[in-house]
Amino acid sequence: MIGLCTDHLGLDLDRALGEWEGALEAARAGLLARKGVPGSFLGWMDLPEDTETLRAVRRYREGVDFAEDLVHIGIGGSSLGALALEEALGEGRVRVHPVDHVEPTPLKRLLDRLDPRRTLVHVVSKSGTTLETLSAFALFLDWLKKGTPDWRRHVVVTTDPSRGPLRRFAQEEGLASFSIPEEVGGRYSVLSPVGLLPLAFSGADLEALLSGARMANEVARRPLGENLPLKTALLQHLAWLEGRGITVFMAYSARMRHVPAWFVQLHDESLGKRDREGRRVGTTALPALGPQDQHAQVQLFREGPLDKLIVLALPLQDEPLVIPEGPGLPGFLPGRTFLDVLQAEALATEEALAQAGQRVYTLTLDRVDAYHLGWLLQHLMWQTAFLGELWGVNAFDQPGVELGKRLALERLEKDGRFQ
Ligand SMILES: O=P(O)(O)OC[C@H]1O[C@H](O)[C@H](O)[C@@H](O)[C@@H]1O
Repeated sequence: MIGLCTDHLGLDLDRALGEWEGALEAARAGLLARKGVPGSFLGWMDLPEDTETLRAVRRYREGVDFAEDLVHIGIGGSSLGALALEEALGEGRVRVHPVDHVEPTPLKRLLDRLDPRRTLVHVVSKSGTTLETLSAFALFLDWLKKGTPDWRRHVVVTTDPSRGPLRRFAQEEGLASFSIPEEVGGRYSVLSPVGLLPLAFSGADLEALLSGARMANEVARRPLGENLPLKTALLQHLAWLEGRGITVFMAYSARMRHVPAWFVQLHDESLGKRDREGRRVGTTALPALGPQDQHAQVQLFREGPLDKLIVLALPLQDEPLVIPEGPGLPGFLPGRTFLDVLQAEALATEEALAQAGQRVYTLTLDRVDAYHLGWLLQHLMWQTAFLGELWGVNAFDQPGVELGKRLALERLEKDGRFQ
């Protein structure tokens, strides 16, 4: 299960829940009242129930016998979730290579390294118009056409169900394709084929992933006292009210190393907005890793500004692995396990940061597996959606990213070079 540890939080959560019960219930009611309303972008709530799409993805996977490598071309919500789950859950049966950039050298190195006859290219774009994605796709398409007799078998498209240039291209060329449902926004799409398809090739337990996400859906509908996303949304909200403008997501798991980056997009792009009165709202999500950042950012967290809510994500169980007697090394904890070290460091960090005066709590996962990651990611989507209601913002659009795109295209239409 996913648990909440508030031993070092520094405030009485039960009392706060009582004080904020009305606002939290109103937030939940307001959100659910829009369920099913076109344009509400709440379709992410249904993805864990969509076993038909899961079956279609698996049928497609079973029909592809040539792939040793899968190039996943996409950016933002079309990449970050897939990358996070692939790092944590992928079994490497097919090597997955994310392309979420436009840097020439790594692109050329990847093209040189892969065999087009053994490569599947998964191009993902909800809009079908993203400059970085279409540029990289053109590059890999050209590579496939030159390197395989049947390039169409080596491309699979995930995009809007009916609209956009990528959907038209897939239809015109008769390509295999999947859909990001109309009512699912990019940063909420990880449990759609955006994430399911690469995971099907690398060998993750997709049923467990969706089962965990269904559990998050069930918890989100529970009464307040048992409602994890309403509780954590309240903790994020109270931190904002205290003037803590930074929310740190610190994963104590190497397999979860890309989950913080996925959370950063989810939180910042959903909540960094103008509210109904035009006020600028939002806290800044900061990615961190444990124990790595005990040797880096923790210095700032301990002695820098007390402007942070710090959330640790910690697995409770893992495979047994004992620290052996070191050959002549100073007393290196013989007999303790690596999990003992991981948990001691996480709990020590939580205590040290609380002593400094930061707000700190821990989300515990029984273990890092498909079920718990499905639960965690869906939980964080619920937390974000509830916060959008509390802060009076639309957590499902992203008008702020459009200007940069327009300016980039204007430059490229001129000469593009950095001046
Ligand atoms: O999936 P796409 O339409 O290619 O969009 C990819 C990303 O770029 C957009 O500009 C938004 O910032 C993101 O929310 C989105 O995930």
